[in-house]
Amino acid sequence: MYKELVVIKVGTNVMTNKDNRIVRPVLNSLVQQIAELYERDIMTILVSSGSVIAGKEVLGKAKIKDKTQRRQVYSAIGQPRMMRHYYNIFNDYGMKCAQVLPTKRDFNPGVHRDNMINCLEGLLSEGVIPIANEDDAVSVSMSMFSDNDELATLLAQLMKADKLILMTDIDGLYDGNPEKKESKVIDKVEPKEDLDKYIEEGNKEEGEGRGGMGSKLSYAQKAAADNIPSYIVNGKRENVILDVVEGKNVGTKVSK
Ligand SMILES: Nc1ncnc2c1ncn2[C@@H]1O[C@H](COP(=O)(O)OP(=O)(O)O)[C@@H](O)[C@H]1O
Ligand SMILES: N[C@@H](CCC(=O)OP(=O)(O)O)C(=O)O
Repeated sequence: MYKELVVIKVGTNVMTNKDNRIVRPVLNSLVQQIAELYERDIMTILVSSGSVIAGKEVLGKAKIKDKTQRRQVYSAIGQPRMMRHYYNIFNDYGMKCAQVLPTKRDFNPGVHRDNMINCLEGLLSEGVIPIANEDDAVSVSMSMFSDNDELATLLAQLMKADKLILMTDIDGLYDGNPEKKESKVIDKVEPKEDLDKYIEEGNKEEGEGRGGMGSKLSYAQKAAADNIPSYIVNGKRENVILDVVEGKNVGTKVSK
């Protein structure tokens, strides 16, 4: 058995370049760190966005007019493409991974929730890394998570994880517009602190992810209130996961 469980979420922005192409070395570095944790008996549940952007890589500009249907189609095409990357990279490290695609409804008390716990526990006990993403192909309106930061938080709570690491494309939560020189990363946040004033409005294109720093912070605070220390970190920074696990001062730590 393992001695610690971490939930790591990787956002679309982390794994893509400015042309919205998936950058395989980024996924490689992520898996390499998960493999290093595995050697230390620390298991990971990986929550990975990126299916929509991976679908766009394949299909290009779709003819479908309806935005929801377009997202379903992009994701249905992109999810296996993304999993092929992960499957191959985990295999290079002599590891196994598996796909879990929940919808928000699956977290309601009942048989789906129990089944999900059962499956995740089974995978972890076999040393297999579960890779979760929202089931975008069927998950529309009522059954949707607000974004994968919510999915990662719900999984961390469901599986009583020891840590939640939300990886994005910026060094953490800044105390002002991150573009401005005078803004600094806030290194420690309490679960109840109101920091909305620091959040800048985003302008994301289709497929570039749904979250935003506001949602990331509020979900990290929810997990922290539930005694799961949470970290908002730059996923493009070398060894960032190992640094968090080793207690180094990186990104924004959200905890009691
Ligand atoms: N105060 C802030 N500190 C840091 N980033 C912020 C802040 N306000 C807005 N942002 C924006 O939030 C973005 C990260 O959120 P998001 O794009 O949703 O990431 P992801 O796709 O990884 O989930 C940053 O790139 C930054 O532009
Ligand atoms: N489920 C979607 C991503 C949704 C999402 O939350 O994206 P992000 O804000 O980049 O983490 C996908 O796989 O493309």
